[in-house]
Amino acid sequence: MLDLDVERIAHGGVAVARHEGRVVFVADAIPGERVRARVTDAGRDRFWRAETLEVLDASPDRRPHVWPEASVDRAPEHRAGGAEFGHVRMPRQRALKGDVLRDTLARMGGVERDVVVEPVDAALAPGVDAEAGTGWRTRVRLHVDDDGSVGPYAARSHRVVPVRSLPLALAELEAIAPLAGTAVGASAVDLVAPSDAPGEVVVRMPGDRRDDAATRTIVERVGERRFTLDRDGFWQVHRGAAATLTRAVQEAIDPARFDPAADNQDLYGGVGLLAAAVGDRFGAGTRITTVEADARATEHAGANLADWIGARALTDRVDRYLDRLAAEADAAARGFAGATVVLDPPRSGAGRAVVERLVALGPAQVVYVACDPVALARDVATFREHGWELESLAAFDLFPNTHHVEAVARLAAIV
Ligand SMILES: C[S@@+](CC[C@H](N)C(=O)[O-])C[C@H]1O[C@@H](n2cnc3c(N)ncnc32)[C@H](O)[C@@H]1O
Repeated sequence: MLDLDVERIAHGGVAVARHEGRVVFVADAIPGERVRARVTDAGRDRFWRAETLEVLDASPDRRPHVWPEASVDRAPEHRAGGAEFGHVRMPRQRALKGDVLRDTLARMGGVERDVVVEPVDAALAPGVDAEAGTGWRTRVRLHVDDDGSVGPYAARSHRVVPVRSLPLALAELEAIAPLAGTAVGASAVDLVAPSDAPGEVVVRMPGDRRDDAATRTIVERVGERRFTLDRDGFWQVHRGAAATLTRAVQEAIDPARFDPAADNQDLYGGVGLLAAAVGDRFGAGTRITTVEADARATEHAGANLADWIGARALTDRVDRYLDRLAAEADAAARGFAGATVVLDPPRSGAGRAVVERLVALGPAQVVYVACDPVALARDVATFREHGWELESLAAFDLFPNTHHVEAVARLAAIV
């Protein structure tokens, strides 16, 4: 047991304290607090890990946890996972996320920049309680243990904990979640609430193949636009996220650099959400190619963008696609040199190979949508090695009460 003075926040939702000169990453604590903590991992030289057992000197930003089953009042092993900032008032949560983004970009990306993390505009997320940061999840995965008990994993563990509530979920999903039930033999239970249909409980069995569900499609609405996708396919989780990112990408693009006739790209395009954002801002004459590794998602992207002559959807891995473009001698002549590229990779980021292929093709600007500050900072560092600079940065609280944050950055070559 250690009494720790908590100094600052680290990536991943844990805070940093020191004990006899050694860094201790401590969960469920707020910078400025003094907490009594139990060390859970002392196996490394450079740092230890610990969990808060008792708050000795509380931050003014501490509040009762929005999810009682994740509260510090419970023994750490019984705390539900997935709401690691739920004990922090909302403005401070956003400030902590801004600190992580700023520090990570400075340390790994070599860029000094303050960023304000904005809440989702309430008008874009009807029904969400912005004050508490609850009622926003349109997708929830529950896990099933060997006895068939259904629930979230405990924090920092793969052990199912029984809960009676799911406050981060839409109220309609919380109401249908089989929290008191059992699902013997199932591998997981998913809750899905599309924007225009009632929420559903989907019980997954071991060996289920995605294809089995391929015919199950849903519709998501963003403003006037409707996107069809597989019920099991990727879609932004917060009720207001797709509309927030649509607006953020539209605002991040520098219109002075935008050429509607260029070979514009929506890389890691999913079902075409951000390609549509570009087209809706710059008009039906805009050319854009959306590239996505998942063939079913591409099929939907093609259909979702079908009324738009300049849009096309390709199934490919982004690295292979860029290789192919580079091999075509006339790539520049085809307009890539003036292109605007929207890049929305998975959590691991685009990576060095993709960034280097991209800068070699010489687009006019890249709008990078990032759900992980470390991956963003690493990729920004690669862009900078090649003479590019971070021009603008916005950030959004698309995952309230968790440590996750979404950033939208614009990069361009220094001229
Ligand atoms: C963060 S999602 C973004 C999807 C879309 N832009 C949206 O907002 O709905 C990332 C997407 O990249 C796809 N993906 C992952 N790795 C990929 C790769 N190497 N090449 C192409 N697409 C990939 C995933 O299937 C997923 O649809």
